Amino acid sequence: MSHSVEIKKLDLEFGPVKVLQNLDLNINEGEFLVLLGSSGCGKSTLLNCIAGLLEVTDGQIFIKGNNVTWAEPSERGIGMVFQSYALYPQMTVRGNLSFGLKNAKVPKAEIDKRVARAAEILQIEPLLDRKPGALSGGQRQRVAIGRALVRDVDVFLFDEPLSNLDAKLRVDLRVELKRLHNQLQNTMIYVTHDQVEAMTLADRIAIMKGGKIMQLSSPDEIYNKPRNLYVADFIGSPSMNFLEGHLEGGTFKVDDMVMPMDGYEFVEAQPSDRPVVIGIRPEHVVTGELVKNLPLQYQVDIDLVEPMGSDTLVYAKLGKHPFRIRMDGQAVVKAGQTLEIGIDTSRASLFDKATEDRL
Ligand SMILES: Nc1ncnc2c1ncn2[C@@H]1O[C@H](COP(=O)(O)OP(=O)(O)OP(=O)(O)O)[C@@H](O)[C@H]1O
Repeated sequence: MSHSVEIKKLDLEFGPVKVLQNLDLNINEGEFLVLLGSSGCGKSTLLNCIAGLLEVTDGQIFIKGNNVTWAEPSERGIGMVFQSYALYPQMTVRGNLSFGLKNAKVPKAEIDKRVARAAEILQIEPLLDRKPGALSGGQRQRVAIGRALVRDVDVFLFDEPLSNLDAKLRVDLRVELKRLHNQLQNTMIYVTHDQVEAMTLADRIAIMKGGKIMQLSSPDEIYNKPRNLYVADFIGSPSMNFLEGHLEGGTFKVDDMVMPMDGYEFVEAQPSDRPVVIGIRPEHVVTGELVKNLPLQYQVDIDLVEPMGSDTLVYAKLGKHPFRIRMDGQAVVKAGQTLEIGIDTSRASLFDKATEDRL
């Protein structure tokens, strides 16, 4: 598969602060790649380096095989969409969409054609003669996307484009963005700190921490096989339950509890005793009738119940350890009760306690 964007040994320093360190990343042609991480991890900095808005300290950036490390933003074949829309308030939507093309001396007939096509794709045709002040946030962001669309670029860069929108609009526009990508098949690089956006939009997610990529995988792989404790804790809401214990003779032991690890690849292949952390997602805890299908059952004491409609979150104690369980929305459980649970350990994750890497 050919690479659309290649980043090689990228360093970026702001004075003494190393924000990106020796970062390598290849983005495939037509891929939707999401850069995900908490505030300050360097994801916007990386996007700005690709866009040419920041000068890199060392390393190289290639777009479509061309070394663009020192190229102007306008020469890189990229279109960028920001959280803040960045529209010209005194111009109409049509004016905003055509401005860059006029500057680039594109013939008027061609501009009209591209504006009409972008407006049709984004369903903003009725808004073309309005000014941004007379648009909702979602409509403004569609115009901002349209401005990248008309430029007919190879790569779209998005920096938290949905963050200024209210919750419902965010979901609507997220679905539209996915549809847009399916239709256009352009390479898209998308920065967010929202794991739901990352999981739903991405072909692959790069999870960043401290200027480094902790894991670069499909959403499915990141969710089911997080490479280390950081990724495991970062993805999932509420996050995984972690219990520190020991792997002994193919079972996980914590306090006086034993969990057989049959079906867990690493344990079956090379069981070796060592201190470990087990991670169990709240949605992988088994309750109700199905508990009987598992070899061992455990009792938890329920502290608090959060009914969410579609499901119910139960905050409990397993022995002395806090333990979260996601149950059916119709589950009838109350604080103060005990609950019998089972744990399907083949779906759990084991991490080496010292290295924090997945086993
Ligand atoms: N112009 C600058 N000068 C000095 N340090 C900077 C500058 N811009 C960013 N930084 C620092 O670089 C680090 C990464 O910033 P960056 O904006 O890339 O993070 P981010 O992951 O996008 O976070 P956020 O979601 O908060 O924007 C931060 O520690 C930030 O303080």
